[in-house]
Amino acid sequence: MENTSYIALGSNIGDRFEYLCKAVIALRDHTHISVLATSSIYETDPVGYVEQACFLNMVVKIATSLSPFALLAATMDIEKKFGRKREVHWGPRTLDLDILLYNHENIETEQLIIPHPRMFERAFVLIPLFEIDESLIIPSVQRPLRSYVEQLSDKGVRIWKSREEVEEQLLGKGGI
Ligand SMILES: Nc1ncnc2c1ncn2[C@@H]1O[C@H](COP(=O)(O)OP(=O)(O)OP(=O)(O)O)[C@@H](O)[C@H]1O
Ligand SMILES: Nc1nc2c(c(=O)[nH]1)N=C(CO)CN2
Repeated sequence: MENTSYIALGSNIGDRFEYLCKAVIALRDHTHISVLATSSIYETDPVGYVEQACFLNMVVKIATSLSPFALLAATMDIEKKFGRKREVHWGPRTLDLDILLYNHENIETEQLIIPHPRMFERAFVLIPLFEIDESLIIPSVQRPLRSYVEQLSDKGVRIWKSREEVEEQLLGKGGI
């Protein structure tokens, strides 16, 4: 599992916590993925299309032997498996998985863009990412993640479940 990647997860329909748990467990149980760390779970005000319920958001750090495109296929399978519906652009969803970073690669294809092009303006992504890795350098611009986070407002991003509880429940660190 020679590659490192960060994946952002979000849900704002139904049992949001259960969707996130199922997705992290599916990543954890994938033969070619191991989950190295999780952030806290945050409850976040909707961004973009605002006439929708609050999201639960989190970020996970993984090691993987999958290529970026195979990883995208795996994340899309997980979204599909848990009944994701996409009706409104940036609208409500049971489960959304976005690949934020993959090693230091810059990828720009129709199917896949890495770093994820909208991550830099999204506090609901950058705050949990920073929690996992405070010294991360964004490869495309060689700029520290810290400098993006310092410019952000954390308004609308509230801790909903602590990192310790999440790791205990989902990675079995002292838990199940
Ligand atoms: N880094 C990436 N991670 C996940 N999907 C990506 C990425 N780059 C491009 N895509 C493409 O985006 C499509 C998914 O778009 P989707 O409808 O989920 O967007 P969204 O979640 O509504 O909005 P956003 O991408 O702003 O979070 C996928 O089909 C995939 O091919
Ligand atoms: N708070 C929040 N807002 C969003 C989110 C999300 O995950 N959290 N996802 C979106 C499209 O991917 C659009 N808006």
